[in-house]
Amino acid sequence: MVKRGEPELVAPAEATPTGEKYYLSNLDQNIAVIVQTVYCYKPAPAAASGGDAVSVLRDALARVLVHYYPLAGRLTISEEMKLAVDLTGQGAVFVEADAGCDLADVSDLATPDPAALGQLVYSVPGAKNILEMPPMTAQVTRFKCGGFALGLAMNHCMFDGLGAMEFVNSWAETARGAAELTVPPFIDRSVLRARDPPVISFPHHEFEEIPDISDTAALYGGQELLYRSFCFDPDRLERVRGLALADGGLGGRCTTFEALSGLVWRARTRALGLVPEQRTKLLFAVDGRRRFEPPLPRGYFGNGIVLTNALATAGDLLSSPPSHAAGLVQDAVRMVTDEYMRSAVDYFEATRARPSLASTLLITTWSRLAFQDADFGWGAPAMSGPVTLPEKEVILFLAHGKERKSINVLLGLPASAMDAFQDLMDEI
Ligand SMILES: COc1cc(/C=C/C(=O)SCCNC(=O)CCNC(=O)[C@H](O)C(C)(C)COP(=O)(O)OP(=O)(O)OC[C@H]2O[C@@H](n3cnc4c(N)ncnc43)[C@H](O)[C@@H]2OP(=O)(O)O)ccc1O
Repeated sequence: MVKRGEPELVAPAEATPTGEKYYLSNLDQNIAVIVQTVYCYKPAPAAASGGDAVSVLRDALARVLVHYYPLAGRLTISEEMKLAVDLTGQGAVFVEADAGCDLADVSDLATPDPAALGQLVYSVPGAKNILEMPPMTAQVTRFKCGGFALGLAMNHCMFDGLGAMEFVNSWAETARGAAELTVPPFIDRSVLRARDPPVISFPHHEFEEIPDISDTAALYGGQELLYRSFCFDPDRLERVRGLALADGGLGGRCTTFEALSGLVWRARTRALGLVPEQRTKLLFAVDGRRRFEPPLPRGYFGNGIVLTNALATAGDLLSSPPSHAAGLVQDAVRMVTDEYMRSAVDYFEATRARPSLASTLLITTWSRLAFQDADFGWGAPAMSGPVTLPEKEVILFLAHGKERKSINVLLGLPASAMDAFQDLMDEI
């Protein structure tokens, strides 16, 4: 239904540093995957600038790239054999497109339909690896009703969720006519260089390959993978927290994240029918910006997140009360200190290992990312979110509702396991 124009390159509107290599830290190396997101805008009178969405967004992109100039370069491999950016100044890839339908026909982003939403995001045809893909592409699609969608494909090695939102919202305020950015990017990532020599002071189980003794591979291989999202409104979230606190094991203290993560870790373990001896790993990203000593500078452009982990056998998780799983999550959050994060940076330096998703659940929290601030002059997006889940082991926590006080838990499971997971959620 979507007809794309020819892709064009949008270069920074003014001269920016070129001809050098831009350093990416070890925290950027770990997660070099393309993240696709879509922002949908209802028909509205033209923005204050009077232009159409395509030209307003294209012009503003050129201006914001003056600040975010590494996004106009291309990924390369440095002499240290790490990902870096070649500051070519070529520009971000920008595509305009027209959809043969109304915005109302776009499926609810709470449970994304990757095939349909994928048409709203541009991927470089034939690119075989991330070195052949630009750090970012943007597609602006006009709908027949007058609304439009912005589809972004951005490499996670350039920024994490918070950094990505700061970029998108800087772009949006530039489109609205702001002369200066509220949060200018802090470009220099060398504050996160590894120590010399590297010091590994934690076991870093995030890299451990756990054998699949429950043979979930057969389950995944034999059944259709279903995606569903489960909405937890504030009352339901309070019930989840109540369950985690019920036996007093957590001393009356537990955040919503800890309780909800514990709940879904247990429920997924049960739904997949893991054998009691199966070791299972929970991974999740923690924002390290304020945990580093000193804290990362305001507007830090790159990945300031670190993966932390909790380990348990399926039997241990399921035979213990909910407070146990929530407590393991709590311990994993508390483990993330400056020393833990420096140790993770050094671990990559020494081993070049990437986290393993074997027998793992990876929870990634987008619920506090400021998608709603992406106002390019046509108001807040009516809908926004991911195009797909990157891996079958990933569960996303997304903000939901007008006041963003509810959390949508989005996941994929084999059909029979999804039914079992649904039954467990219905009990809450
Ligand atoms: C590349 O292009 C992209 C990329 C992306 C996305 C990429 C990613 O996914 S990167 C990962 C993104 N996620 C994070 O960075 C996680 C950030 N969150 C944390 O680090 C959390 O601390 C936590 C580790 C998840 C744990 O959370 P929690 O246990 O809730 O503890 P606290 O957050 O410290 O909260 C405790 C308590 O404080 C209150 N509170 C704190 N902050 C807020 C806030 N901002 N608003 C409201 N309230 C807050 C709150 O009361 C908390 O207690 P509750 O129990 O009431 O929750 C995407 C797109 C691209 O293009």
